[in-house]
Amino acid sequence: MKKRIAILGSTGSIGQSTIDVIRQHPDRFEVTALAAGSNVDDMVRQVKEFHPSLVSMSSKEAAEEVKLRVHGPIRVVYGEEGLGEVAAHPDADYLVSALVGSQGLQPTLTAIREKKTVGLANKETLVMGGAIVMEEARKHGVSILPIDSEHSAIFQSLHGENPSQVRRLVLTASGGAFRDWPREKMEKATREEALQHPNWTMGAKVTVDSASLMNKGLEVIEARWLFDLSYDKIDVLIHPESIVHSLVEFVDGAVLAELGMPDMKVPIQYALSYPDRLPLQTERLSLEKVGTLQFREPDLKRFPCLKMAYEAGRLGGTAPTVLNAANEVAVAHFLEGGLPFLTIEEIIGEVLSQHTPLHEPGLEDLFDADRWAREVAQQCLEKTF
Ligand SMILES: NC(=O)C1=CN([C@@H]2O[C@H](COP(=O)(O)OP(=O)(O)OC[C@H]3O[C@@H](n4cnc5c(N)ncnc54)[C@H](OP(=O)(O)O)[C@@H]3O)[C@@H](O)[C@H]2O)C=CC1
Ligand SMILES: CC(=O)[C@@H](O)[C@H](O)COP(=O)(O)O
Ligand SMILES: [Mn+2]
Repeated sequence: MKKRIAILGSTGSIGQSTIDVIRQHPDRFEVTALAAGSNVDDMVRQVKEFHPSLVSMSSKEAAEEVKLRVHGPIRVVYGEEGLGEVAAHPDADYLVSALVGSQGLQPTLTAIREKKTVGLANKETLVMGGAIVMEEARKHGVSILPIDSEHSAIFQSLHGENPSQVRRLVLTASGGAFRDWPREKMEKATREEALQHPNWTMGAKVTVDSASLMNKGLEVIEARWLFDLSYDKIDVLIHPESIVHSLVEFVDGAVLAELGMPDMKVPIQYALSYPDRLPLQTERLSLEKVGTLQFREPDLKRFPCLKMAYEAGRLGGTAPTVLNAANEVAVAHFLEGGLPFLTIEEIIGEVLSQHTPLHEPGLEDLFDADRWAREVAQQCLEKTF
């Protein structure tokens, strides 16, 4: 039987790669619902190719435009409610969660409560609400399969292993666009420079997060929840080639890793086909061509965002939610232009310093903390400029 898939963020970088994987396996996968923001042209193309029965766009105007341009039995909805409908669609048994940012949390929880298997790209879901999301998944007997490349590598390395025999995880980081830049040069970094990721082509927000190493910080928190390990057992190594996608060290000293060319179709397909592996058209790894693989410790002085993420993770409660919200506000301003790159870390540090974390927060507490952090981040921006 075909797996019936709903995709949140189908027009984005992960969404389009998911569509590419599905296109390669029409006998295994079927698209039944799609959600995106404002990219009407790509959505119309996807609808004409895959004929989902439900589509959601971020605004009423975008939804009306899609409706005008497609034919056949399709319902077109919009907004937060629309995202919820796609996540809960009765014709889907699998949700690919690939929106960018905190807006991914609520619809991902909706899918879990409707007992859909979740392929998770939206790391902000676990950064904001890891404890609640994992508990809901356990309660409803739902699997959350990682799409993020590092977490997929760890998941693959853990296959058939006893999780209690893990000594530590090592997340690899490319180092981002400013890997070898001194702080004085980073101070003047432009938007275009931050968007030059050395190895991966991704959406703008995650690319800027890679440049500040906040992406790795968010991934450390994501790993803490996905693999139920303490922060003392999650390390980060800079690996400029992005060939070793992450590693697991076991108690006996054995280290297992997953390697490959940087192509998100590989972890996406594994999350869709798990526990099977399917053929995939992708560039093959040739270690003799790569030649040398380098590894080194991250420099937390040049990249304090990674340090702040560990600290917020260890504080727990609402602290990671606040870290995430402050980062989203600051990165959005950097991308709009006008905010110096290094001010991103200043804003996050300032917002965190004003926050007293609430322990064991409920979902509404998380949304309150998210709102509060955005307001304080905005005030910091207004004070600075
Ligand atoms: N890209 C990658 O290789 C990787 C990404 N990730 C994670 O996956 C997630 C997605 O990243 P990525 O694909 O790069 O991001 P993109 O920016 O490329 O895509 C984001 C998607 O979300 C949609 N969207 C944005 N705002 C709204 C809204 N208000 N309502 C509905 N849809 C909305 C966009 O729609 P539209 O374009 O139509 O406006 C788009 O489809 C992030 O959490 C990222 O950290 C993890 C590992 C790798
Ligand atoms: C492809 C992927 O998973 C991204 O999240 C990636 O991790 C970004 O690269 P770095 O954060 O290692 O620069
Ligand atoms: Mn990643």
